[in-house]
Order: sequence, then C-alpha cells, then structure tokens
Amino acid sequence: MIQEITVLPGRDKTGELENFSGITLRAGETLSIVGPTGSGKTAFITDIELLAQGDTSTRRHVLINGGEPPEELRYNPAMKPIAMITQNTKCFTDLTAEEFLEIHARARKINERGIIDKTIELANKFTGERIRKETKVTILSGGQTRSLMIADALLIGAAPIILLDEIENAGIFKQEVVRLIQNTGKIVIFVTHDPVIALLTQKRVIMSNGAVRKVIDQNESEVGAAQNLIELDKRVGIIREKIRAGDIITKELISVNFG
Ligand SMILES: Nc1ncnc2c1ncn2[C@@H]1O[C@H](COP(=O)(O)OP(=O)(O)OP(=O)(O)O)[C@@H](O)[C@H]1O
Repeated sequence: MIQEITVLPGRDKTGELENFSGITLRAGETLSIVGPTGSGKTAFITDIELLAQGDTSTRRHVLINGGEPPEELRYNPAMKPIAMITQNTKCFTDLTAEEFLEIHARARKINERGIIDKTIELANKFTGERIRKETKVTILSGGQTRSLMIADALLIGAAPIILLDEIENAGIFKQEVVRLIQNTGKIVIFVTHDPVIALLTQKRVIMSNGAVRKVIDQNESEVGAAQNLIELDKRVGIIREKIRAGDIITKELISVNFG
C-alpha cells in the first residue's frame, strides 16, 4: 500500500546539488510542476515514473513510504504504481470506449455497477468533445483519448500515482477536474503551463536549469485569487468557443475589468 512518495534532491544541469530538502506527497495530494521550456519539468516526473535511484540524468532518488522501492515496483509492469499520461498518449486497440473500459474493469475485478458509464461521464467532464460509448478508441481525438485515459486511471486503474504531462491543451481541464481528482485518494502530479491548475494544486514546484528552485505550499489568498482567474478563464473559454463556431468577436466581449 502506497501512502507517500518522496523525491530527494539530485543535481542540476551543471552538476550542482539541488537546493531543496525533499518533497513528500501523501495519498490524495496534488502537485504541479511549473517552469520555462527546457527547465526540467518532464525530467522531474520521469524520475518519478522510473522511481529513480540516482540512475537518471538528474541523479535524484525517489522513495516510496520513506524507503527505497522494492525492485518489483520498478521493473514489473504489473506492479508499477504509476500511470503517466502525456500529450502523445495513444491507445491502439480495435475496441469501443465501452469495451475497452469493461475489459480493464474486469481485469481489475471491479464489479461496481455503472462504473463504465461513470468513467465515460468523468472523461466527458475533461473534454469539450463528448465521447460516446460506442466510438472506437482509435478514432477518438487526441483530447478525447487523454480524457478517457485519465478517467480510466482515476476510477478503474490501480495506480495510486498519476502523472499528467501538459495535458491541459486537451480541452476543458480545469478547476472541476482538479477538484474531482482531489477526492480520489490518488497522488496526482501535473506538469503544466496553466495558471489555474498551478494555483489549484496543494503544492507547486518551480523548476529552472534542471533543478527544483522553489517549493510553494498553496495558501488561502492564492486560492481566492484562483477563483478570479477561473472567472477570467471561463470568459476566455467562451471567446474560444465563439471563434470556433465562426462568430465575430466584439470589443465588449473581450473587455475585462482587472480592478
Ligand atoms: N538535472 C538535470 N541534469 C541533466 N539534464 C537534465 C536535467 N534536467 C533536465 N535535463 C535535460 O534537459 C532537457 C530539457 O528538460 P525537460 O524536457 O525535462 O524540460 P521541460 O521543462 O519539460 O521542457 P518543456 O516545457 O519544453 O517540455 C532534457 O534533455 C533533459 O533530459
């Protein structure tokens, strides 16, 4: 049973020791990783995916429940406690969305009634383009595929740790999603450029030059600020939808009061 995961410092791109004391995440906690392009965000979550033991380019160590993870957690795919979903996650099978989820649920011996509908419903909260049960997974769009994989990882998958690498461009993946994720008891880590996601996670890590530069705990005033940002974000969303629908955008629609 995985209660917590800890990332211990390694070295930055120039070989200097990283200046943080270790980051521990407990079941149910969320973390975002932010920083400029090339700053080492993906390398950070890849260390987690690999349960690095000083054997990656960053030389970090990752602990499970405070200790070195057993070999089988690292090398046996069936035991792997981590699901990683990226922009490139694809699903190659000739099954429909429903059949795909059914097979996974059966393999995991989940008999909960309505679990398939619930998972598709959740996926549809993540994406603007609705997924239908009878659609073949191979013809889902990129955004729909990621949404389905995330919902599957949250409700059907066994992995207690979920890594999401810049998946926000998939469509609507915002406050609702972070809130839903916080109720699943999973550790969820986002690599993100999205300020709403960054402000809604309980911790955020700021990267530069391949190193963790700062670890910030969420605070009340930021959560308040995030609410304003969400409003703003919704307006941008409406404008985006209007542009997609071929509407003409007026000045009034865009004017925003920042006061
Ligand atoms: N601590 C490190 N030591 C050595 N190399 C590193 C370190 N951290 C990252 N790198 C390397 O630097 C390059 C850029 O890192 P990475 O892809 O993680 O950046 P990123 O922040 O995810 O960028 P983007 O936002 O463009 O996706 C990669 O080749 C990675 O292997």
